[in-house]
Amino acid sequence: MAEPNGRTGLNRTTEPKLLLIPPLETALANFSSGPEGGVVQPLRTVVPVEKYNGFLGVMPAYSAVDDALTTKLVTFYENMKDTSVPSHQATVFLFDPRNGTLKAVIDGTVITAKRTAAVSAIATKFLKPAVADVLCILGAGVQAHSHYEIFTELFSFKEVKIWNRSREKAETFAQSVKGPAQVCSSAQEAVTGADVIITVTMATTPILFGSWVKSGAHINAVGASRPDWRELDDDVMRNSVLYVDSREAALTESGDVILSGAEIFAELGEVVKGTKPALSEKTTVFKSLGMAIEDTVAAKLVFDSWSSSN
Ligand SMILES: NC(=O)C1=CN([C@@H]2O[C@H](COP(=O)(O)OP(=O)(O)OC[C@H]3O[C@@H](n4cnc5c(N)ncnc54)[C@H](O)[C@@H]3O)[C@@H](O)[C@H]2O)C=CC1
Ligand SMILES: O=C(O)C1=NCCCC1
Repeated sequence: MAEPNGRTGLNRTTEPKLLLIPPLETALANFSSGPEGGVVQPLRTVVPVEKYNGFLGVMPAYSAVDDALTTKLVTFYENMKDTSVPSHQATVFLFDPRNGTLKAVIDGTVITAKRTAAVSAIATKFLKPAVADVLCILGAGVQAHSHYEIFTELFSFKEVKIWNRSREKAETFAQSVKGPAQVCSSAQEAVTGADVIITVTMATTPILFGSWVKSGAHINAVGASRPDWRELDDDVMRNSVLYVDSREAALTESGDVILSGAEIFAELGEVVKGTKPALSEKTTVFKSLGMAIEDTVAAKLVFDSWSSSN
């Protein structure tokens, strides 16, 4: 089984917000090791619910190293008129791999928010420029919050710039976080001068343009998970070094990858293992689509910590 790259891997930590990072690094490395890594993760099934602009995703995975078997069911809906309903809702089913018995049904919404942000943080740890003072977040929803939380815990940004389609939501975001957050009037204003950029919107056409991006910046592209959805324009996709969580998923699900024709340089797991370099001096994009194995290790962590305290 693959071991995370010791040179740059984080030390095991008891800081609760960072507990997910070591198991996720191991899972990414095992996923990118092929059959030898012991991860079984078919491409997720996504069922469009066209009438309501929604999707149901079915995300199963097994990790031999963790001996953990799960499936996540996740719904994601565009343009929700009733904003009290979250756009993304998820449940994780954890099974006993020895006999197939269902052990737990765990809320997957928090797991999805936290594991996605933790994986972006891992990518950023490897790919950010040597000096990274300015963070930019495009979007102000659930993922913007989880990313803000772990990025400000793990890294030392002097400035955090936020843009959202509706300024009001960006202002609510800035008031709710414990730390710096400067609301910007346009995406271009937020991106200009940023060393690390996170795109976490429900956009279906580009909101980030290559001409705005500082040379050497690192971008975590988290939204646009459908083959005809975009967050990034062709310029940024074609003129950056492209890392993905899963090659297979990126070539099937990511509009930014498929429609731009950008070449994939490596999976993040290959960087964690040390078999592909982290070209942090170049402009880099990490295209995240989200992997079932991330939910598996996160659900196991939740279940094990609950079991040991009960
Ligand atoms: N890569 C991964 O592992 C995961 C990716 N995601 C994706 O991350 C993105 C954000 O998810 P959440 O924060 O949970 O959603 P959310 O609904 O909480 O927030 C979405 C944000 O996007 C903004 N927005 C909506 N439509 C827009 C448009 N057309 N242009 C620009 N901004 C727009 C909204 O104002 C809101 O601030 C989504 O695309 C979601 O599918 C979500 C979970 C996992
Ligand atoms: O990994 C996930 O979970 C999701 N990824 C893309 C959008 C829906 C949820």
